[in-house]
Amino acid sequence: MEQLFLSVIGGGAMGSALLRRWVDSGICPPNQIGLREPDSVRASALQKELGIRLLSDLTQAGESQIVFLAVKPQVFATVVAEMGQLTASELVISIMAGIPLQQLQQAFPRQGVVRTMPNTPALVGAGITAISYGTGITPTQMEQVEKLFRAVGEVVTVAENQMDAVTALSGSGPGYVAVMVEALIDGGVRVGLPRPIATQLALQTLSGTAALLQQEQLHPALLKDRVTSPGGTTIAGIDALEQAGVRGALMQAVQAAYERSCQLKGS
Ligand SMILES: NC(=O)C1=CN([C@@H]2O[C@H](COP(=O)(O)OP(=O)(O)OC[C@H]3O[C@@H](n4cnc5c(N)ncnc54)[C@H](OP(=O)(O)O)[C@@H]3O)[C@@H](O)[C@H]2O)C=CC1
Ligand SMILES: O=C(O)[C@@H]1CCC=N1
Repeated sequence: MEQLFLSVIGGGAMGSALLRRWVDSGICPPNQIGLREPDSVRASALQKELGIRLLSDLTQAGESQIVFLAVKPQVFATVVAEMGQLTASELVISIMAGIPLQQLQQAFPRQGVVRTMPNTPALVGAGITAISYGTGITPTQMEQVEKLFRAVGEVVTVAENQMDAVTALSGSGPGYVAVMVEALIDGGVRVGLPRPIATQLALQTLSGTAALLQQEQLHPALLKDRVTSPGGTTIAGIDALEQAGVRGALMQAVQAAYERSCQLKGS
């Protein structure tokens, strides 16, 4: 068998999202991508949809140029044990929350290791991925890693000691935003809007506000000031948000996720 370019370990929510974008964007021919996914129904569906190859066991992963770890941190040790020595691989890329570069390097002493944190908007090419490189990664390998993640959105390089914070903000962030959107939709329904209209209004308000803040490089406080007419509706709404402690709740969400990411070390 011709050497695979990439072996993806774990075809769950994140692994399958990245695989879809890589195949759709033509970043690599699907027959050069292998997937190891124990759920045979999910694995076959992805094979059929994308034309990738299925790996029958984890030892086959070591024959590909790049091994991509998209399993839960809790099964990392089992996966390493099942994989054995990687015979031909040069690079291991992890998207696992909490698992440090040092632990990756210990598990894969002969490979270059890279710790990354993408997020779920990757599925529509609007993700953001933070990358921390282990020692000895060549410029060509860095280019390969960035190319993979640029295919699913923006890329930033961060020091590894910031990775748990990144995980808590942008990795988990889509979950917080989804909760906020759901609440806004329910709020619209509460004041009489049909749910489909409330959904359209909430989503476009969210993406429009994000686009405005980004394109105009506007400080969020200035945008808030622009929307609040004296004695008007917005300041009445913001007063309710402040009384409910929404700012503190969001900061605490990031803090709690950060602490959880730190706890996952050594999984
Ligand atoms: N979801 C997200 O938004 C993000 C997740 N991540 C990280 O991505 C990783 C995966 O998360 P997510 O996709 O949400 O999780 P999922 O549970 O959806 O996917 C993990 C997949 O790995 C499979 N798996 C379990 N054991 C093995 C094994 N021994 N060999 C191969 N595959 C195996 C699971 O199969 P089965 O279900 O049958 O056990 C499952 O399909 C995590 O480490 C997480 O921290 C990073 C950024 C964002
Ligand atoms: O919830 C989690 O643990 C993963 C990591 C970031 C997003 N999802």
